[in-house]
Amino acid sequence: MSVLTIEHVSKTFTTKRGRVVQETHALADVSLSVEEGEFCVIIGASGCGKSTLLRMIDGLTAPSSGSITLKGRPITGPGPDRGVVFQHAHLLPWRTVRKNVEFGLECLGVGQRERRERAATYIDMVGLSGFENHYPGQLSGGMQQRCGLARAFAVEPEMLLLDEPFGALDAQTKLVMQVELERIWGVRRSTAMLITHDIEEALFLADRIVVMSNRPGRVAQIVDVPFSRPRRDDLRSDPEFAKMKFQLWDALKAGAAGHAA
Ligand SMILES: Nc1ncnc2c1ncn2[C@@H]1O[C@H](COP(=O)(O)OP(=O)(O)OP(=O)(O)O)[C@@H](O)[C@H]1O
Repeated sequence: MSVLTIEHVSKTFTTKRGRVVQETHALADVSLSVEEGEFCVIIGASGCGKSTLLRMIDGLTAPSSGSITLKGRPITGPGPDRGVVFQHAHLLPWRTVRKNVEFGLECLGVGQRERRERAATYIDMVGLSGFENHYPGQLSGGMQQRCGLARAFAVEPEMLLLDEPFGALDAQTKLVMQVELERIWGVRRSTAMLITHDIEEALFLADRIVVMSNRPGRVAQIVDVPFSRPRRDDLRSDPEFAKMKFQLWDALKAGAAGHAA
């Protein structure tokens, strides 16, 4: 069953500087559906409209044309049915890890006892047990992203939206966090959409990869990822993984040249 349905979505931004009006066609005629429990990853060159697409699914900006529905409901704004993790964790610096994870639950009016229990479950799941009373400023970048993941997972949303969640981390921490995300996601298999520039990250995490063309972003190619789960680090040295990496690179280059592969 489709959780997310995107139909013929286009987005044009209009900016005015004095009398000069500039139009940027960010996305053109994007149609895509994401199935229940699927991990869908969007890759594409910088500026092809990946973040714009995710922001529309989050309800922060509206399509210029076309429609986006979540379980049949049109998206009209942000809501607790979507949990979002950004490149920077955006934790509240004056709240502890536990209080940050509880934040979304507080907004939903969940009672204190259940908040505590759920926060403890997800803090444990992301490997932050023992750091409940630390403040964000006392955490490493990777730990902050773990906390951001716990906060998003804790509201148990219908869909997880991940906007380059490891883009600001060093290369080594990024690899660790990809394995961790695959493990954490595997516990509940929430429907997820992640955007990234990183082909290897896409292959490691996705059930399906959507390759976008250059701006205006269109769906250039959709690739099914056959690797079984749970996935381990040594998948990266699998010859099939290497082969698919090159195929995706070719698809990205074709997209960059303006041809749908
Ligand atoms: N609020 C806005 N106003 C005007 N133009 C915008 C706005 N947001 C995005 N754009 C333009 O839309 C295009 C797509 O931007 P978007 O951030 O979605 O790309 P992206 O694929 O996520 O890029 P990156 O990978 O570099 O983050 C860009 O040309 C950008 O300048």
